[in-house]
Amino acid sequence: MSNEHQSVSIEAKHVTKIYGGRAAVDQVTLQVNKGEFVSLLGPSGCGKTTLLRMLGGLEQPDDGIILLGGQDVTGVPAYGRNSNMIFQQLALFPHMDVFNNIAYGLKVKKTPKAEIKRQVHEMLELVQLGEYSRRAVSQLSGGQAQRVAIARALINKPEVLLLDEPLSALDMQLRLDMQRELKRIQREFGGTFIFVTHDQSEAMNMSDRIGVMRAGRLLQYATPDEIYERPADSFVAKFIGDTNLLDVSVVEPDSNGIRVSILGNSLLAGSNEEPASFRPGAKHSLSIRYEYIRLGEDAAHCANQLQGRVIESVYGGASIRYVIETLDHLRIQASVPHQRGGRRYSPGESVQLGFDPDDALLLEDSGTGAAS
Ligand SMILES: Nc1ncnc2c1ncn2[C@@H]1O[C@H](COP(=O)(O)OP(=O)(O)OP(=O)(O)O)[C@@H](O)[C@H]1O
Repeated sequence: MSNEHQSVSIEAKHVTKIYGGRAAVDQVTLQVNKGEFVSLLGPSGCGKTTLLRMLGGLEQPDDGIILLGGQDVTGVPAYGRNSNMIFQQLALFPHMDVFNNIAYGLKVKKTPKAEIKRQVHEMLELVQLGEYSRRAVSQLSGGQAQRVAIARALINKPEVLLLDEPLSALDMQLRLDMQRELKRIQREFGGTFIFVTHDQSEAMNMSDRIGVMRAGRLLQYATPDEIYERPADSFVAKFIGDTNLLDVSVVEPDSNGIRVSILGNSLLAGSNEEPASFRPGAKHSLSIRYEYIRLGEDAAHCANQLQGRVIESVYGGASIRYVIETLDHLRIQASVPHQRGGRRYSPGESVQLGFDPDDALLLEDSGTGAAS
């Protein structure tokens, strides 16, 4: 095994899957390191599950290769791979108790009885179900059943655990608890987890890295901070967090950023790329997160300033969200931290808004509709 592969747990290289003449997964390349928690995130139908199933050997790619622990496993079916999958429907064995559900994988491998007992108890401790060993699985709560499924999958010490929306059937509070629990289990177990979700906050809460997918393509694969602060394009910016997207034209690169125009207003933008790479006249999206917009006196020092009128004000406890319409009828949303007794703007009030070039990213416009 080369050094390069020592810390890589699983890797897809240019993996493609075609269904009915259409690429469900389109040339996806990604590497997941040992011990990493990675989420695949994207709208319904974008190819997350198909990619996960190929990583697990439940589907085979039409093109590209998959490496597990540095070995080429392309074409090897699921049962021949050291990975395991958990689905939304847990498929626990209903006629077996908790102990036997967890022990199943070791029994199949003809592990000696005493060793099975030792390992099952280790797993029961890991998922904090020590007391439930002899409980029928039909008498477990949703969260407990999840833990049994996790223990059952981990007992074979898979190189990678693949999870396909395992929490989506749980109600909100239990789902949040299980997010924390799953992270704790992953940390203690020290394994590599790949988790499919269409819930951006779930992906942000849990992941070391997130792969954002759309229409079969992997648009960005990076840490939650990078994805939030440096989204690869307008789709990623809109899909993760709240942002204003303005259709602007490039005027010219400037020593402080890129000069752009919208409805006769001249603004200064920042970007992920070299300012010189933007051609005058090119159309782009300008992404400004709601919380980067400053209002009133706070706007006075910003490089970009616009005059507007408050259309809507929504009280959110720690912050207030405003919808503001500029004199040119641009609609801009701002989320402003709020303290008791602090300044509030009412609908109809005039307000100055501002933002700095570093907080306004010029992005490729990939279209931001709900299409997969
Ligand atoms: N077995 C199959 N046969 C034909 N088409 C399929 C098959 N599996 C998936 N597809 C198609 O491939 C595309 C990607 O589906 P996939 O289930 O991977 O998306 P997803 O992102 O996991 O969506 P969701 O969040 O809704 O589960 C969809 O257009 C889907 O209809």
